[in-house]
Amino acid sequence: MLRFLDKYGVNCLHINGDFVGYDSLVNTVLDALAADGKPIVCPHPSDSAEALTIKVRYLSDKIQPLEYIDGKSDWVDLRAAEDVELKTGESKLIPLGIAMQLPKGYEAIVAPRSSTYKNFGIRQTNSIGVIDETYCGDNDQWYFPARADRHTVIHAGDRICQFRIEKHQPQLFFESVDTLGNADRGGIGSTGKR
Ligand SMILES: O=c1ccn([C@H]2C[C@H](O)[C@@H](COP(=O)(O)OP(=O)(O)OP(=O)(O)O)O2)c(=O)[nH]1
Repeated sequence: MLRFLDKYGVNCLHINGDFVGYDSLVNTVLDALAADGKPIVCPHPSDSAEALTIKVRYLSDKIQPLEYIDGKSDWVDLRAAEDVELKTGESKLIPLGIAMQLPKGYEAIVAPRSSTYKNFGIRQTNSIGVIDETYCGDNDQWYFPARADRHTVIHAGDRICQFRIEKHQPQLFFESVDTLGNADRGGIGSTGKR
């Protein structure tokens, strides 16, 4: 059987950085046959000019290093850095045990994992976490602001949320006007239910 692998041995559908269409797949299969069945080494995202390095300072030895799992999701899971017990209705900034220097021109967004509420009964009290590029000092630890809907225990190392980085928006100016010059679209819900 022919196997297409990246340099880390992961099955992949990208050859030479491009999506493998039908014709190129045939060529690749022919190449692989010529190579006597040896796996073809494909570029990994970290080889690409698009790949970015983020400096991470770990503030806890109770969490595993951050891991980018390509092919599943490009959000990176984050872990509680200490054991936390919350009674129903209690809230706490849960330390995530990391400080980072984000790449220039980027900010990070933190959101709960989809399974966080099922696993721990906690909600993110700020709904969405925004980590500024300037939040980059050695002790600028990331936190997950949580409120418990039930008694819960979170252990150090538990994956409770996830983050991704996004480019800053362009600089904005605000211009006061008497009219926007557009027809009203209608109030919220004006398109109906179905
Ligand atoms: O879920 C979050 C949200 C923010 N932060 C950190 C990074 C962020 O850069 C900093 C400040 O966040 P933000 O500007 O949203 O909060 P603020 O209430 O306006 O505080 P500040 O006066 O520090 O800007 O707190 C977290 O660790 N977790």
